Amino acid sequence: MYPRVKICCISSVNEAAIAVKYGASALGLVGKMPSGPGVISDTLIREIAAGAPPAVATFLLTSETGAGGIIAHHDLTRTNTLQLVDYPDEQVYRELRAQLPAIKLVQVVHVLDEKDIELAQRAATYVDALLLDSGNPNLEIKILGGTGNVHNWKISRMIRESVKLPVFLAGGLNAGNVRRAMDEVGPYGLDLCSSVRTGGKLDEKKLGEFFNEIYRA
Ligand SMILES: O=C(O)c1ccccc1NCC(=O)[C@H](O)[C@H](O)COP(=O)(O)O
Repeated sequence: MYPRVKICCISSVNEAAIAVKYGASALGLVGKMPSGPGVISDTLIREIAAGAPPAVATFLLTSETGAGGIIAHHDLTRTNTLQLVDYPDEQVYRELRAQLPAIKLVQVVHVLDEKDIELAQRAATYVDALLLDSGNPNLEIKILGGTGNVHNWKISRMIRESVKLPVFLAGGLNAGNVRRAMDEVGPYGLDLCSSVRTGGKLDEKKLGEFFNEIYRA
């Protein structure tokens, strides 16, 4: 089965249409973050999410960690999926399920070392999918995604094998490494931002090359 592809850091209605045209089944819409290149306003996130065609998932990336903050952020943007890029307490997942029962929850795990396997397994009991990325939430100014860096795929593979829910792989994916990523990790989905952009804008040539790599025989 081919992996689903989520194109992240979408910055306009036009970029959303281009990503869908090339085969994206999910759009990543980055809300306020402590750092990173892909942040857009909540008003624009709401506009892009409202205009996405049926069967295309819209992910709000939120750095909020409290239930109230996450729900308020979702209320402003109205996506069908929440991507939690920082680590909330376990009680927060329960509150999100109770308050937003129709919204899919995706927990990002920043793969730094083998301790993250246990962290991923714990989060997996509460959410609909995991997304394994290359940020670092332990820094004074947190890095929560959009790094363009690959992490240790051996650990990602171990996480993928140890949980039952869909796992997206992110972090430095590009046309040159995506086939190896698919072989080595076996993810349900792929998520990318930096490698399909030129000067910050979505680049159709790079997007085409990336999708061609996935679908080539
Ligand atoms: O791009 C950002 O500004 C950003 C900031 C904080 C969290 C996530 C962010 N980007 C979105 C993503 O989740 C990326 O698709 C993911 O990190 C992979 O990015 P890349 O390594 O550049 O392909």
